[in-house]
Amino acid sequence: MSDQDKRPREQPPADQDDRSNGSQRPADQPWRTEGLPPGKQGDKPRRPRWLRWVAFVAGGYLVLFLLTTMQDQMAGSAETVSYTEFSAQVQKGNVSEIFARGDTIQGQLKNEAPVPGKSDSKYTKFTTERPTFANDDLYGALQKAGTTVKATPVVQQRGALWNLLISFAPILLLVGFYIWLFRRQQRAAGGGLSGLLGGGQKKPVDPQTVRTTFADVAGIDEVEDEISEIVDYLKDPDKYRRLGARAPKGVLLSGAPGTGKTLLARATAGEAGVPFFSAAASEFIEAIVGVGASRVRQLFSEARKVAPAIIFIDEIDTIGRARGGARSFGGHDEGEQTLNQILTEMDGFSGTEGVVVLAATNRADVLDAALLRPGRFDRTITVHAPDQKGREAILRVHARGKPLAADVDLTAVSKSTPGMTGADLANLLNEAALAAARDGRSEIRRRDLTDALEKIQLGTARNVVMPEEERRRTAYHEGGHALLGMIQVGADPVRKVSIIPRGRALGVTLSTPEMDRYGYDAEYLRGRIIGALGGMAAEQEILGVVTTGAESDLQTATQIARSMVGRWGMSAAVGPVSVLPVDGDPRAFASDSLLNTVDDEVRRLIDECYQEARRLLRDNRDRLEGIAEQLLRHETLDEADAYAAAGIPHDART
Ligand SMILES: Nc1ncnc2c1ncn2[C@@H]1O[C@H](COP(=O)(O)OP(=O)(O)OP(=O)(O)O)[C@@H](O)[C@H]1O
Ligand SMILES: [Zn+2]
Repeated sequence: MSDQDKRPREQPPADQDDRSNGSQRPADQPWRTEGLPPGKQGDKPRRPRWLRWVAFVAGGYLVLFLLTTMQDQMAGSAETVSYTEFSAQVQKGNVSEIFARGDTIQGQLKNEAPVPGKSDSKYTKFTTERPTFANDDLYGALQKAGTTVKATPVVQQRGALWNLLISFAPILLLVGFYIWLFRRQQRAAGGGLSGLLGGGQKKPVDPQTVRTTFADVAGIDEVEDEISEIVDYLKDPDKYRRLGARAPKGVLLSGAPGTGKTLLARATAGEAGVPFFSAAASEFIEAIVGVGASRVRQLFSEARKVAPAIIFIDEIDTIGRARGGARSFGGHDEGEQTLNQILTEMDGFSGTEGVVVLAATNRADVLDAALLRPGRFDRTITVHAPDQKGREAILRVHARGKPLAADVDLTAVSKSTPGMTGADLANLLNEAALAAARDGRSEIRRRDLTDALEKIQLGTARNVVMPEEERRRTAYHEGGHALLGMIQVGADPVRKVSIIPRGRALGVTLSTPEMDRYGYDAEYLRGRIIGALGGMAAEQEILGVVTTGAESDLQTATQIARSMVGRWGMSAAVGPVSVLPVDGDPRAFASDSLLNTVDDEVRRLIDECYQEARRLLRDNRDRLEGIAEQLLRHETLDEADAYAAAGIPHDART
């Protein structure tokens, strides 16, 4: 009996959006450039740089090696002679100077002398060892012979420098390796994975013109007005330069997924006729630290080369989250480094380059304050889900090129789709067009649109046969939701009730507001909780059972109740304080006793609502039976049929 009391996007509890806000774009390129004249893209082949570095280090070693050997050669190598031979030379007065350390003596002869035992070779430099037992008066003898006893080595010890070098080798190798790694990362930044592997070249980016203009963006006129200033600047930066005006460097587009932030950024580039560089922030997060930052550097330097230009960074919250806040796993340091690099690049702008950075986020509340400081993203433009007029305009934009049958009324569609974003509406028309194409028709009919809307709002029907008992239970469950939606004053009208299983739900009740709503009062929210609990209450009231089918209903009810108590100040016991943060650990905000009070209040609120739901269903039992009966017969009831089944007068306005 699981069901989802499906509501539009604007519903009060932090509505988990099913559209993932991750990038659906191919990640094969670090970014895409559009609108560049051909030939402006640099894709010159590159030699593998790391090879040069290895060669450099090896070459250095070779030079040092040659130097030390040459030094040895010039000095002539010292002959190792016996102490007896040495004594003999001293006696002859042929030793010009010596140096001694411990018992080791090295020195130089005045005249060459034959090496003992080797008649064909002579020597002048020598080393020898004085036996510890020698008790001759060596110093006396040396003085007599007029030999200089030096304080510094006479003969350069062979390979002393070399030894030094060997001991430094590990460090040099390490330094060399780091340089190599660094280079490799830089290249990876330019060439994606192929660059990482060392062989590839930077992928050429196909230049294409952004043809998106403001004509493709509908329903968000006030946002268009705000951004048209940027367009004006990009069209003629000199006009601003002459007056010494600094253009905004960064504009943050904030809004729910699918509200058209990316579209708006592209349209800005299209209107201004400037190159559009776009990258999703998540693309910067790589396994190797430092890649993201160097990608950012490259992105900005390319943009500067072709300025005026727009850099668009999507999902900036993935790297721009406030430090210390909950972060998506992985890429911790990497995100921070990338973010810092973006900030550095933006700080580096004098404001006259003609490069404007647009960034999009659907979580402006979690962004690091450093991003929003003057000189960075100092302008925030909030993009809301469109109102009814906006939805109509968006539908008309997307209906271009789609032949509509005469019975299609886009105004009516716009009225029955509160809370839907531009992306939802685009999807709706596309689904309808697909259905028409499948049927081999040349026009989109009203029926295609209502079917598509049902599919989007309720989910795709599952083709399973339910046991009769389950169907009956589901009928009462959905009947409970629907009836409570109908009889409570101020509740959103019930648009559709169905006991056809869809997704994980066994049935669905859809309620949407008559008009766009922007705020909610406690009374309305209580009604929402009562409605959500209506399914479970009906099962218990009529069948006397509690089933697992109410899981998502309980989640909805609890979420609304917690928000009422902990975020919206709607509980007298807790008072008008914000206790539950949107993000993060509530214990950082509130004491344990306050949190206990929140828990108690949530429980009390839900208990009250549940009792109220049961009471209402008891008092209107015949109406509930009426809905359940019709549901079992027809499976899906639309607005008029549902109210008729309950015997409640209702004029459907859409
Ligand atoms: N105001 C609008 N006018 C016309 N079409 C729109 C509008 N808003 C959204 N759309 C349609 O929805 C599609 C998706 O919108 P877009 O990618 O710009 O949303 P977004 O806000 O960037 O979403 P996300 O946060 O998921 O990236 C657009 O390509 C466009 O077809
Ligand atoms: Zn339910």
